Amino acid sequence: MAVPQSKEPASSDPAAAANPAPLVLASASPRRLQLLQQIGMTPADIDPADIDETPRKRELPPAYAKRIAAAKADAVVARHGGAFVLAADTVVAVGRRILPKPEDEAAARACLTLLSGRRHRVLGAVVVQAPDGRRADVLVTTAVVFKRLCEAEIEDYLAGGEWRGKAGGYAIQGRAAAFIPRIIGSYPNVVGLPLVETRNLLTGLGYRT
Ligand SMILES: Cc1cn([C@H]2C[C@H](O)[C@@H](COP(=O)(O)OP(=O)(O)OP(=O)(O)O)O2)c(=O)[nH]c1=O
Repeated sequence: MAVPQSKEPASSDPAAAANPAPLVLASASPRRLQLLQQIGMTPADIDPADIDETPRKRELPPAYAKRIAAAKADAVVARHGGAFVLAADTVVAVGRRILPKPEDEAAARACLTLLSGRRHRVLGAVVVQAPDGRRADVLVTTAVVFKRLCEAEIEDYLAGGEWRGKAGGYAIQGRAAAFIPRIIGSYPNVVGLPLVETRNLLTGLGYRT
């Protein structure tokens, strides 16, 4: 899927400026595209990875997040020689437990009931592969505090449908913001991409807009 570009290349190297290596976002998440656009790193192309995201038995959240982000990158790099490929995974974890992206209201209700009145972690794993095959990755953790939710608040939230497609069954960028008195760490990491670290990965590997 081609993405409209809003900026001309701004490299000081004339060769690179004429033909900078493009960025491919290996993600179907509209949030990740918006976050990259927000920092002026709009991808030239979007090519979501379709992989099995089932956690392994006893797999811990950090290892899981890193493994899935790497698998998403692996699935897409072969189709984009000469490009930077960026893949990511967002995991909601309570202790050693990995919360699902709920498939139905019952699963989302179970997530919200577990998150109610406690602190959890959102782990964002990001992988970038450069055109020359070099790879860099990062794992960023944000602590998120949920207020205690009453049954009516949970049912109301479920009826709004914002839980669909979201790790842990909520979206901090939507109505669930009213459930979260504070976070410790990166906000965009919770939404889908830690922006400071993502930009560092890309520029560190030589990506230029
Ligand atoms: C916790 C939380 C997650 N999310 C989203 C970010 C991710 O899109 C999603 C987690 O699932 P991911 O598997 O990380 O991403 P995805 O399935 O949406 O897209 P792809 O695998 O193609 O990259 O949950 C929010 O939008 N807000 C939140 O507050």
